[in-house]
Amino acid sequence: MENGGEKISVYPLNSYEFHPKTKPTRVFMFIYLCGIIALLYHHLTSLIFHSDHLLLSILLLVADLVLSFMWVTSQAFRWCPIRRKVHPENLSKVVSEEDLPLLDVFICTADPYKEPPIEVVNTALSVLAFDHPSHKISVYVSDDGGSQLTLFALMQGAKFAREWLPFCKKHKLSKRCPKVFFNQQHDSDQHTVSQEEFHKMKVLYEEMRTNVEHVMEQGYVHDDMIDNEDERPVFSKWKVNGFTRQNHPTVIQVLMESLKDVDVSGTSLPNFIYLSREKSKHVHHNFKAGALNALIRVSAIMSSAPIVLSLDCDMYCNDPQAPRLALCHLLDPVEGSKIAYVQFPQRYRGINPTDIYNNEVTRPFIINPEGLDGIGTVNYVGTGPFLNRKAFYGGPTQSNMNVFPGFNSDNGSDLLESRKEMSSKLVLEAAKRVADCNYEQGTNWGLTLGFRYGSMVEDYFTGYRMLCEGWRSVFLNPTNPAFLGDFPISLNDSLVQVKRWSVGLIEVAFSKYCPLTFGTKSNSLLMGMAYSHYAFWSVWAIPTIIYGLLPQLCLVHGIYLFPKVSDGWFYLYAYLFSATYVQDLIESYYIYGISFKKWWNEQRMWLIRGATCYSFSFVEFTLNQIGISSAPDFSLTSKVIDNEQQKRYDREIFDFGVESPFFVSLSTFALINLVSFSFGVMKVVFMEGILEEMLVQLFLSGFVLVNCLPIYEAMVLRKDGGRMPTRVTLISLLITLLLCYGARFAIK
Ligand SMILES: O=c1ccn([C@@H]2O[C@H](COP(=O)(O)OP(=O)(O)O[C@H]3O[C@H](CO)[C@@H](O)[C@H](O)[C@H]3O)[C@@H](O)[C@H]2O)c(=O)[nH]1
Ligand SMILES: [Mn+2]
Repeated sequence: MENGGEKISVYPLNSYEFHPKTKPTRVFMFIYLCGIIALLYHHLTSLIFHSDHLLLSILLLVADLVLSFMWVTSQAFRWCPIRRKVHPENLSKVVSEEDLPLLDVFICTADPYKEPPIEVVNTALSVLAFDHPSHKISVYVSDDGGSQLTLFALMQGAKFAREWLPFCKKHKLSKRCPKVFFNQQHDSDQHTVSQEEFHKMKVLYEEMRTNVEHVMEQGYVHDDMIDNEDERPVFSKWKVNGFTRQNHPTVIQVLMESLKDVDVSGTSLPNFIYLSREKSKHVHHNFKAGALNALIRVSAIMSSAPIVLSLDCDMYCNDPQAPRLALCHLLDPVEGSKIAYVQFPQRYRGINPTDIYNNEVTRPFIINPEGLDGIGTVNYVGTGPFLNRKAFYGGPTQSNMNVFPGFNSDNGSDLLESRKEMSSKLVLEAAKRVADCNYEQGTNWGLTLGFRYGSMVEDYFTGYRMLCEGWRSVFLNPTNPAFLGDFPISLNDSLVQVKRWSVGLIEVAFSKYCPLTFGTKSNSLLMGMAYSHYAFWSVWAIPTIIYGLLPQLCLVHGIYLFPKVSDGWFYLYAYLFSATYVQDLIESYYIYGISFKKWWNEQRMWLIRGATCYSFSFVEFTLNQIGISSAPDFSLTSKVIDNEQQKRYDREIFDFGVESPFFVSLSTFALINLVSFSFGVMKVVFMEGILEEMLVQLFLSGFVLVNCLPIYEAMVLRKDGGRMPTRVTLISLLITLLLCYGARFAIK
């Protein structure tokens, strides 16, 4: 790789390199663009001069226009990708241990039954044990589920932390999420810990886990389970009539306080705070963005760290050095003050070898960010960014930032004084006030302050708006993942998740902040292109539906839409199709080491999403806009593992199993292509000379058919719980017959 960014400093904290193949990529870009222009010219001439089937030609033109738009906007990712390196070994030469900044960590959870509290505790413990001065860390857990079960689990976690944190530090453990540490089979960590110590700690962990699970089974915290008298009054809040997850006052509980609490070795513990913001049925709570804004304000009062890490409850820290890696950018003497966030990618533990559902979302999560990094505009992916707190309050050049905007305290100076003592009455009252559900009314929270409201993908939207204000962002993807998370292990859950993201992205696309215009104007053309590519993500549905159904239905009825093999234009189609696939494969394989099978599964998932969640998100968004359906809801991804599903997932078997509308759509696609391919093959066998004319259509049906093999198998051959439900198969069969028959009238 070329060296592009070695800093002229004796102790550089970071450096970067350009990708090796940027120049050939740009040449290819130019050639491919010529191909697209030629194709559009071909479309127009055939439309004007010899279109027998006007409607069909228009639809194909629309599909190609969308594909061209997506291709053009995606070139922003390929323009000048870079790869970063950090040099944490130099950090101590730039800043002393005592001068390392304070760090606030936000962990969000929203439902104890979908997000098991013991997992939240594990995540919290993994960050409490960061390799960062303990007294400089404050971990806040936001509980939108308003659940005593989660609070109880965290209290148990706080007790365990007194033993666990010194244990991690004494043995310099590399895995500090207890669950992972105790589960790992062969790891260097285990050699540094004596058997006796290992078992002693494991017993303590199991005790905590059993307590938490016991309370989960009961569904509430029984008095017997509370062993500390100070904790009893907190749980009485849940006994008040009318306390539900949608309707309750703010609950703040300081679980560990640095000034007062020490671990078993006598070292100060980090701060550890539970927060469940006030909820009322009459005030919209803005999902995760609302929870994070409450956390920003509460933490501003309690600890006010200049650096904030935001994590989903299932994303544990896999490398205790993570804050130091991020600080290599945030403390950079030249660039540091311009950076809004350093984003680590979302990576996952336990993905099956060929990632059948493309949960790693390789392109948007791993490949594209390197391209965005080259233009200084890495997107924020919700979990795993270290943020500069100032970025929540305005652009990088704005001075005199007030971290308590709209917060008028009569005794502001007293508050500042007593802030050092988190559990003081004054601090707690002030913190409660800013977590009130009416607090934001009449303020700019959600508009220009904090996490921005109005999109289901608050992460993408907020990061984008920060970049438009002039901030920069950085992508760090160390070989040893800094954070690892959970992911949906059934196809339906995975599609539901992507549908939520797609709805959120369209919300941005059709707002006044559309990246095409607003992004280009506020940042740069390349940024506008890249962010539009995401905002309009779900338009993939249009070419998928048109190319996945139209040529097939036409083939059945003997209408041939594409140039014959003997026609020169045929080669243009062949080139455009194969070149883009081959380029994608080469990039994935050579630059990112993605195996062929994994790549194949990824491209299959793009087709599946096109036929399901992208189309559905479009419909959902439109219905909502015209007032037919209610505003989209944040359908939380379940993190509870079903053993049968897990077994199928590990064996790389597709999981259908539920009667989901997604599967009706998907099966219909599969069946139409099967019918069309069979018709095509029969025609080739019985009608001479026809192959030349219908080769493109036959190829398209065959291509979809090969992609759909697991679907046919799930419909006919499988008997397990993950098979395609019979009702889904029957409904799709019916729709297929209707479409095949009805198409006859529509397309002739
Ligand atoms: O009302 C809500 C809804 C969700 N959450 C939390 O948001 C996080 C993400 O929810 P999840 O169901 O896991 O969604 P994912 O699709 O896996 O999350 C991805 O996409 C989200 C945007 O849709 C981002 O917020 C996340 O950071 C990103 O990991 C979880 O920690 C939830 O507890 C809340 O705090 N309050
Ligand atoms: Mn998640």
